[in-house]
Amino acid sequence: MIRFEHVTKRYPDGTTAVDDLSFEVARGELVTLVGPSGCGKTTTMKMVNRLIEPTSGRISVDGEDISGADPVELRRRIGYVIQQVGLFPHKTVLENTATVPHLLGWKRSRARERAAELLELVGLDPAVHGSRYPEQLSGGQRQRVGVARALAADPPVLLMDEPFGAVDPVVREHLQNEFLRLRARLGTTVLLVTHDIEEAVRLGDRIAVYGQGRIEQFDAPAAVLGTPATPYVADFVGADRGLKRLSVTPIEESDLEQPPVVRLGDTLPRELGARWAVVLDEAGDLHGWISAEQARERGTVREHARRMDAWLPLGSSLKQAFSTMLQHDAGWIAVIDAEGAGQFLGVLTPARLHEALRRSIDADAQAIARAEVSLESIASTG
Ligand SMILES: Nc1ncnc2c1ncn2[C@@H]1O[C@H](COP(=O)(O)OP(=O)(O)OP(=O)(O)O)[C@@H](O)[C@H]1O
Repeated sequence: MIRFEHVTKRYPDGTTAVDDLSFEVARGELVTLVGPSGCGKTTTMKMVNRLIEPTSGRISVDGEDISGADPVELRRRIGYVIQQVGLFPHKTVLENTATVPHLLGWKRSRARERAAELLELVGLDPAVHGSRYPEQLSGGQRQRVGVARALAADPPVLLMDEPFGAVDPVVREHLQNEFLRLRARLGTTVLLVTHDIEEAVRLGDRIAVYGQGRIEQFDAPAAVLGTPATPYVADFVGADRGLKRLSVTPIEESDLEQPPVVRLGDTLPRELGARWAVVLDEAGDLHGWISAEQARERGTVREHARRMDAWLPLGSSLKQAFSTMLQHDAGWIAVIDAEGAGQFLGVLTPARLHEALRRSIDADAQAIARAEVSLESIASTG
């Protein structure tokens, strides 16, 4: 979808910002560009919408060499989100969001309808926030509007330069999660610049790790963490890359334990056969839990059950699981169906979390061994 072929950018003062760069972002893929300040990430990104022209090489979007495209027309097809969101201060949130549809000549009512829909998708209520001006929003809300505005005309390609940079870490993680959900729905091809390896790993299908003007490794997050291609990459991803792996390993159903289960309407069972049991409501949805001591009391489960604070949908990362356990001082967390219904699936314990982490590391080691074998066979037949 986005293709760089031997692209070099040299600025008039002689700085080579990008040096003979070749890579490709597949349709629907999210690629993160990560690296230290000044390594050429922003230059790379701005060449895609022709805010910067390459010195040599070729860039194509959806098969079309963009050097022949009209830059203004090109930018309408490519969404662009930057850290200092760049909202128009004198326009309302709704008008800001409808900017590109307007430019594309959509009817006013359709553009506003679409803008309202997008605001809702990024978690803002158009009835409440739509008529406000940017200065009346928090930093996190402004960034949401930036994302909504970039997506309003349904661009096939989205460029994002440190889009979640200006907010605190908690809001940031929240925005990242929302963005991942949104993107899964829209299927947009995304190129995202960040200097934060954690963000690169969390969001990217693949990551391009930059050295000075060059890509040192272009790979899936688990591969970058598991087998850094060069000492530079190893240094950049850091000594705690085992910990970072927690954020790229999802909870799977086979990781879960099945504890005893009681229903809200049941009378107390007296013996649980375990230290605690999970409590489900009549529909099978998670309600809470009950301890072995409580189960020996008289009465119904409903009277003694405690609400559950620590739960996550299947597919959440091991890091989220770990941090939820810490946050709620919980020895285990319940895992529910990710697809809306919210059915209880089982619980994740610290021991199972550790096993899941091992599984992830072993799977990578095997994949790498397989890749080496197939490379050898190519070499020997070639
Ligand atoms: N207009 C310019 N003229 C000369 N040099 C420039 C210009 N713009 C950028 N550079 C240089 O090109 C190199 C790459 O800059 P670029 O902005 O692409 O880096 P970056 O990786 O995005 O950095 P950051 O994370 O700090 O934004 C840097 O050395 C920078 O100083």
